[in-house]
Amino acid sequence: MQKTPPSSDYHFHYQPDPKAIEQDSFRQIRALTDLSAWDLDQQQVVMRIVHSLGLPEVAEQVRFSEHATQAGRDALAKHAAILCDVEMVKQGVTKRMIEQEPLCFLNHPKMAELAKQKGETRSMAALSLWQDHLAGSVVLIGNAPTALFRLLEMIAQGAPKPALIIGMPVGFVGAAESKDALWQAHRDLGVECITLLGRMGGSAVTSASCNALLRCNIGEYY
Ligand SMILES: C/C1=C2N=C(/C=C3N=C(/C(C)=C4\N[C@@](C)([C@@H]5N=C1[C@](C)(CCC(=O)O)[C@H]5CC(=O)O)[C@@](C)(CC(=O)O)[C@@H]4CCC(=O)O)[C@@](C)(CC(=O)O)[C@@H]\3CCC(=O)O)C(C)(C)[C@@H]/2CCC(=O)O
Repeated sequence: MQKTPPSSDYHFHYQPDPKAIEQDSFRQIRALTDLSAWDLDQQQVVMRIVHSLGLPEVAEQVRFSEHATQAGRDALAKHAAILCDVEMVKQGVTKRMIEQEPLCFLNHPKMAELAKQKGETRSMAALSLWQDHLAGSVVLIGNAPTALFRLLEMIAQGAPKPALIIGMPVGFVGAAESKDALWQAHRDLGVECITLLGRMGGSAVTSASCNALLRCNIGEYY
């Protein structure tokens, strides 16, 4: 029979102060990450990505189009629509720094049926409701490669351009390919983007990248 340990064994020394935790995190990230290739705002985004993944080496995989951070900051300052592929990304955007709820149509009542009829993922079907919101928006795609591919197809077919696409889907099927396509499209289609090449990505890094730009806008730099 397993013996219950005395409660005195369960007394740990850890940092309970949220500000101190964050400051120590960013001190360690600066010490462990080569940020020399990036300007001040880009560094904030890269550090938030490293922070969310706990992986300094990931910095090498980050790509910014030439005016990405400024375009994102300007759009966010004007309270542009924030369009998200999945609810997890939407939930990750820091609400105290935005004035209107980000948009995600994945759970729209018609979406499951529409996706079934078309034989496609709900994530990509949801983009049928993005058209009216796209112009000047900030797009966050952190999970679904099919949503990123569909977005690029829509823009190539003449849909309005977002101010910035933060495209960081994660996984093994289509994730790396969709981000390569985004990186190519920033030149071909003239879109501003931030991406993380390869398989890594996810909802948390994507919303964290947006949060980094929101923080730059209110002067919160690490
Ligand atoms: C292929 C998909 C992958 N999903 C991954 C990882 C995670 N997904 C989570 C959850 C809860 C959701 N994923 C969906 C978006 C769902 N995932 C897919 C799809 C099948 C297709 C997307 C695509 O290829 O473009 C997609 C379903 C769809 O029809 O679009 C989700 C909608 C599924 C659902 O609940 O119906 C749902 C999104 C919920 C939301 O709105 O937030 C995970 C939390 C999985 C889990 O529960 O363990 C996780 C989160 C990762 C993250 O950081 O975002 C992968 C790995 C990206 C995978 C890609 C392909 C692969 O390599 O297997």
